Amino acid sequence: MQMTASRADPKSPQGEPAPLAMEGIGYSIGGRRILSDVSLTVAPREIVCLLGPSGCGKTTLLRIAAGIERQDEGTVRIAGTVVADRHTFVPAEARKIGFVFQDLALFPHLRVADNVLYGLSVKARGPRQASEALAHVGLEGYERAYPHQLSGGQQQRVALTRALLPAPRVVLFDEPFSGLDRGLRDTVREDTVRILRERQATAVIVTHDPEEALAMADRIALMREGRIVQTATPEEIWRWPVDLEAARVFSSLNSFTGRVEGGIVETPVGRVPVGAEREGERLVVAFRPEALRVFPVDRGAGVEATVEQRRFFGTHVEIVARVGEVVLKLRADPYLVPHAETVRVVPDLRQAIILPVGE
Ligand SMILES: Nc1ncnc2c1ncn2[C@@H]1O[C@H](COP(=O)(O)OP(=O)(O)OP(=O)(O)O)[C@@H](O)[C@H]1O
Repeated sequence: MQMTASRADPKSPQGEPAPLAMEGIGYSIGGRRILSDVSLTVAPREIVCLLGPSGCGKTTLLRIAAGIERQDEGTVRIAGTVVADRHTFVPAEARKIGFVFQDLALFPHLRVADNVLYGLSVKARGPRQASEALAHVGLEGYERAYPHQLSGGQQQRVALTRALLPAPRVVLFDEPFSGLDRGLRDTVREDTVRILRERQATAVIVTHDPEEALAMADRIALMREGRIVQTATPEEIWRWPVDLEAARVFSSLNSFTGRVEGGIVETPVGRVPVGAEREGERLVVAFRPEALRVFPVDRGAGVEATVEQRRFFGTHVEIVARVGEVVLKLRADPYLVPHAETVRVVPDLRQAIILPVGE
């Protein structure tokens, strides 16, 4: 089952146009193809994460949406209006888009209130606007402070407040949390999502961190070598990755190949039913580490595995175990898993990832 482009229609059920719709985007630099046929539609109030490894073209796509770069092929629409195609190019400042960059781009010599008001024309500024906007994000009283007097998380909220104040159609984030300590990152992420929801904002967030994408996104657009290979909700993309490489973005895998006989693929961890309609096909059957359950060896079912390594991570243990020649990567609850040289492994068949060979 392929769960791509689940919300391809650029109009929401209420008939609102998509805040951002990109169609068939192609882009090259110096004869090198950076983006090929990229299409992405972001629905009103949706948070979409662009996820992919370094160099896959995420930032370039964001810059094209923003109007900082111009694509060679395809169309960009904002709120239903074409802002970039072969004939039209609306510059960044006229696109009604907000930005939050990795370095936040706060002006160090401006006070917090002036940073927040920076994007607004003088005419649009009200006397208490900065204070009210800052109060919304828990920064009342910080109007006269300078950015360096704030913590990383507070600076983040200032940057977000500035981006949201002109009521942009869509806010674009480029790796906004990568400069933060790990401990702070989770809180700042949660704050950001809460604020975006409260303001009913639409956002596109670039990240190379799969956990971040799973935690924040309504939908994830997974990128690879200048293309979007899958667009789906976090649950869908985790459960039904488009191929093995997409599955491996989110965790390591135990993958086995076999032919369907009698509706079943035999694997080293047991028989996996895949349905009669695939009879005779060669398939890959894969399990994420936690989809292979670990039990004491005296439990009847499952295959017996020899434990080779056991690493404790507080919330879970990671176990490397062997069934004959096959090495398994397991992940389990540290308080339920026996401290033993042999264990029993039982696959959770509901979590099997089943793909054609070669995908
Ligand atoms: N101005 C430029 N000149 C030449 N090559 C460029 C330019 N901008 C981007 N590239 C190349 O385009 C590719 C995509 O870059 P881009 O920054 O969009 O990727 P990314 O997925 O955002 O990666 P990262 O997370 O490292 O920023 C990279 O190979 C990069 O080297």
